[in-house]
Amino acid sequence: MTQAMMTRHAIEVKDLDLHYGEKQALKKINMTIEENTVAALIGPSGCGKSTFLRTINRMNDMIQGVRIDGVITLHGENIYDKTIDVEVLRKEVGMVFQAPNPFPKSIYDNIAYGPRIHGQNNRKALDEIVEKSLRQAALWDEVKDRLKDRATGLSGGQQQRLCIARALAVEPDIVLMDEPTSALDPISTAKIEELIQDLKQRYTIVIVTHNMQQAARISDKTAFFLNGELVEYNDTETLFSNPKDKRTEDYITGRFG
Ligand SMILES: Nc1ncnc2c1ncn2[C@@H]1O[C@H](COP(=O)(O)OP(=O)(O)OP(=O)(O)O)[C@@H](O)[C@H]1O
Repeated sequence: MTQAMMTRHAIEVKDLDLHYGEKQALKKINMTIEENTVAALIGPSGCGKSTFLRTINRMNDMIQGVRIDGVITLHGENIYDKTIDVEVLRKEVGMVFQAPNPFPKSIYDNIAYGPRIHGQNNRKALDEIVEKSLRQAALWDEVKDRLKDRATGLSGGQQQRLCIARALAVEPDIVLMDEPTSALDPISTAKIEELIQDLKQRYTIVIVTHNMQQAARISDKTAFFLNGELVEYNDTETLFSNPKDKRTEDYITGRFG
């Protein structure tokens, strides 16, 4: 079997256009992201990275005046199909934001929140989910003796790992991360980068980052966006060492952005 036959596409994007009113923020995006890989989205401010990320779990639906054309399929299913239940989609596609945003609840209740909403009320099952999610997010050892403490009392880096654990608790397939380390110190950033590398064994991860070194360190593929266009998408190593497009070269060598 060839490598191409063995890899499965987690996300396929075809001719995706997005308008905010009159303004076109995404132009004919075509991209395929394989399962169990990390894809990094880079590009200057305002180029459409976050907008693109949010199309993958239909977060833009909530914004007034948005028009989306084209197709995004997750495991073969078009998420913009009328029959799609957006709540179910958001369970499959979790999201972690730039600033850690734990709920003003205990560490335990932050993690148990999603599973409870999805109908899990069994105490023992919840205990197991909380432990498993915190372990996967490399936070368990630091918080196991204070699960009843308020999550907002954790450090910023711990809060962000808690938010990752919270996203994992509902067993998504895909985790979207929008600049997850930009509010963190270098040590917390390193921990999250290491964690992302670990998580790709179970999840497909799409991450927006302003930090090109970060993209180079942790991603398998990198997508360079400019003015709503996907200029270049390739293996991370190739994109950074041998960019095909002059605009990519100019960006990664610091000529603009
Ligand atoms: N809710 C919105 N309504 C109208 N225009 C928007 C909205 N959100 C984003 N835009 C516009 O769409 C374009 C893309 O924005 P987006 O936030 O996706 O870029 P980005 O690459 O993520 O930027 P940054 O790196 O600064 O976060 C920008 O011109 C922005 O002004």
